[in-house]
Amino acid sequence: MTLLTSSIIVSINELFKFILLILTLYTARFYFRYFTRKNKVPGPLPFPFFGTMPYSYIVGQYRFLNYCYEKYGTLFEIYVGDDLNTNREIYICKPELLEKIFSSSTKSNFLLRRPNNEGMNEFGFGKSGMVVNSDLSSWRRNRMLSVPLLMNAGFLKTQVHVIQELFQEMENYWKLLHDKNDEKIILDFTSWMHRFALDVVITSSLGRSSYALKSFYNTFTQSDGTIEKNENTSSIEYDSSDLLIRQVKSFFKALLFVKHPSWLRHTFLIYYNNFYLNEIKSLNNIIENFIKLRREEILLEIKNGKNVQEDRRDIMSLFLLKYSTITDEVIRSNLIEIFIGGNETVSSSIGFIMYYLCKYPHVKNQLIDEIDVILSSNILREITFEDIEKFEYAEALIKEVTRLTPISPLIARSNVVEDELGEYTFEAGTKFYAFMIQIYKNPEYFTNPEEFNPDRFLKGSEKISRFNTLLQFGSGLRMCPGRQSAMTVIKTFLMCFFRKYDVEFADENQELKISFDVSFHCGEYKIAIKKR
Ligand code: HEM
Repeated sequence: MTLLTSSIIVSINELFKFILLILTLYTARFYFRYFTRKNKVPGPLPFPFFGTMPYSYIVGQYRFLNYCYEKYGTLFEIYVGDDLNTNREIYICKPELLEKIFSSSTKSNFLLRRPNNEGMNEFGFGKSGMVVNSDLSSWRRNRMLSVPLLMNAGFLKTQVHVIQELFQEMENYWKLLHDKNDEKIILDFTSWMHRFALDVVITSSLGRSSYALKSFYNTFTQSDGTIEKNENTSSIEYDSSDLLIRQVKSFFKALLFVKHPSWLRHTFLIYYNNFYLNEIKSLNNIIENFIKLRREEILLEIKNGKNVQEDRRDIMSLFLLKYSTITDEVIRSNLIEIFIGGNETVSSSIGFIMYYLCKYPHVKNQLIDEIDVILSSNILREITFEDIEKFEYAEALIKEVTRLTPISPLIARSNVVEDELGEYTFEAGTKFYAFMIQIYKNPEYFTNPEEFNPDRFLKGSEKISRFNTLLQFGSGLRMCPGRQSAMTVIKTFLMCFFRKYDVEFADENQELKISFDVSFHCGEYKIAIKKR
């Protein structure tokens, strides 16, 4: 061995020892800080650098959280990295402890959903729209602009009408895809619902179709002409619709992506970082162009003496008509969040509901009976908003399905200044999660919680008296602004469907497939429908 090689080996050895020493010191310092931290909330032991993330990677995030609840009880902590302040997450599974974080006081310290981070600013989320807006003054202004429009009776009535039209369109495609002599039509239900919800949300917010149903139908068409393409749409409209659909999905994914630290996004994840940035830029431009065009159209209509207040009931037009001085950028940021808020949430909700109805035919029959009573003499007449308001069993059904398979099993909050919760004091910027599904499954709050029983939510039934035991749409000042719209969409869909059709699983052993990121998503399953 030459002198040079042996000295290289010695230096590698030295370097290795040095790295080991640094790692040992770092680890010792990390555990010293961990064991001497001020508020020792119970939770699994974190690792240096990775916090408790390795456990989630091994067993899956949702299973890991359930395990923590079983082991550490109704208040526990985990770490999504090794910074003991910014990477700490507190999980709460006790309604009493939620009162403070869901307070409706404008002076509450818990008005943030997530503390601000570099990613949110880089993607332009941190100070716009509502969902992750951490600038409280612009969030407040956006809520004050959006909530009156989303709760507006005229808008909700228009939605009832829009859903009936879209349902009819979807029904026509179903018929075209099946032989007239088929007694039963087999459908890939969740895929259809995804497209349906997208058409609903784009039509209701932009006043124009996204052709999501139509382009989905066209994927089934055959070159031999046995199933004909629906050609009533130009290819330019199709292309822009496909682009819009893709970009809305990318926007939703980017909201989750920004939680990655800046160094990771700009190195290993640089491809995704740039892809999402471009998608968002392009989506922003498309929506701002729509707004400009609509502004011009409305001005022209007013000039021609048209009653625009009556004719235009989509959210974009309502923004332009009601608030003439706000900028296109503000309208755009709110509109995009309405697509995001109302798309996957609604399609998965309907997916879960239909699953339970196929599984529990006596509940389905009770729902059908209520529809028959409400529509009484003419089952096929136009459904009105007043019909939807009377649909009480559907309301109980939606709540019970939410209790067992909530779209939002976790609801997030963060504090702007240091504050106390239970016996602990938490630094500003701590992340809290109401782990709602554990409350929903707890016999202390719901009798026989494992039982599927919508009747528990009917007036005069079981007392669900405690505060914060069912938070389908969240609570407090950040509560979902689209809740009335969502209930109107789901109830109108159920009425449109069950006044005409009966349903069962295509495969009687069908399991419910659920995936989880921050929400629960309904997996694919097939149903068989036939005329009632
Ligand atoms: C079944 C359907 C839906 C469910 C289960 C749902 C659920 C939720 C939940 C749990 C939150 C968090 C509330 C909180 O932190 O307290 C939320 C927020 C939000 N939702 Fe929904 N939602 C649905 C439909 C919609 C629709 C249709 C829209 C729009 C039209 C919408 C727009 C939003 C927005 C913008 C926020 C953020 C509000 C803020 O931070 O101030 N959601 N939703």
